[in-house]
Amino acid sequence: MTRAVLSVGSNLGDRLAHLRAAVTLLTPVEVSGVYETPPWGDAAQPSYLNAVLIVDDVTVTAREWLTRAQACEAAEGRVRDPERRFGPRTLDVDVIAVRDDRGTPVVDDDPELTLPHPRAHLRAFVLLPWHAVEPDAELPGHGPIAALLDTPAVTADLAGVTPRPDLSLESME
Ligand SMILES: Nc1ncnc2c1ncn2[C@@H]1O[C@H](COP(=O)(O)OP(=O)(O)OP(=O)(O)O)[C@@H](O)[C@H]1O
Ligand SMILES: Nc1nc2c(c(=O)[nH]1)N=C(CO)CN2
Repeated sequence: MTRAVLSVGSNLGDRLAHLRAAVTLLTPVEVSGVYETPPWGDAAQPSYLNAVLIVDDVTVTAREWLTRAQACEAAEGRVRDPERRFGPRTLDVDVIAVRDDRGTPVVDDDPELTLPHPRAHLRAFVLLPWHAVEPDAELPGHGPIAALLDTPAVTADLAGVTPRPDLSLESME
């Protein structure tokens, strides 16, 4: 496997520090800007900071990207609340899409790692940052992300997704 699109989000504690920790641990080849986003799926929680990371490593399988994503969440003290599926968290790292070394999308309905991510096509907080770094990208099975940004479920949320140019995940060393 080579290239994966990862979504990072945080709405507890020092949100920017949690996202920066993910960048340090995952060493992405591309990093989007940071966006302030309203909570999706469970409204009674603080707003999130979200971004998208592109990671690229020929030695890493899709499953290993998930393991690395979950290691980042654990390192930042994420605690899962079984009562709140989409509840608040210090750090969320989701594997959105993976392509193998020939550019073929990985498609899998395994509940442990479903690819592409089953809710990515509905999430403005994923699609807008992704579009900023890869405007021609496609979400396997759903088509160009530019077109997904025009679908009713996503456009309804776009107005609330605000760029935060005052916050950056790049050039931290
Ligand atoms: N593409 C994926 N990326 C991340 N986790 C996934 C993926 N597909 C399946 N999972 C599984 O989903 C489980 C729950 O993950 P998590 O608690 O991070 O979900 P969530 O972030 O609350 O919600 P969502 O999956 O809608 O973003 C994980 O244990 C993981 O094995
Ligand atoms: N705005 C926003 N909302 C969410 C997020 C997130 O990263 N950003 N993550 C969730 C669980 O995956 C649930 N809801």
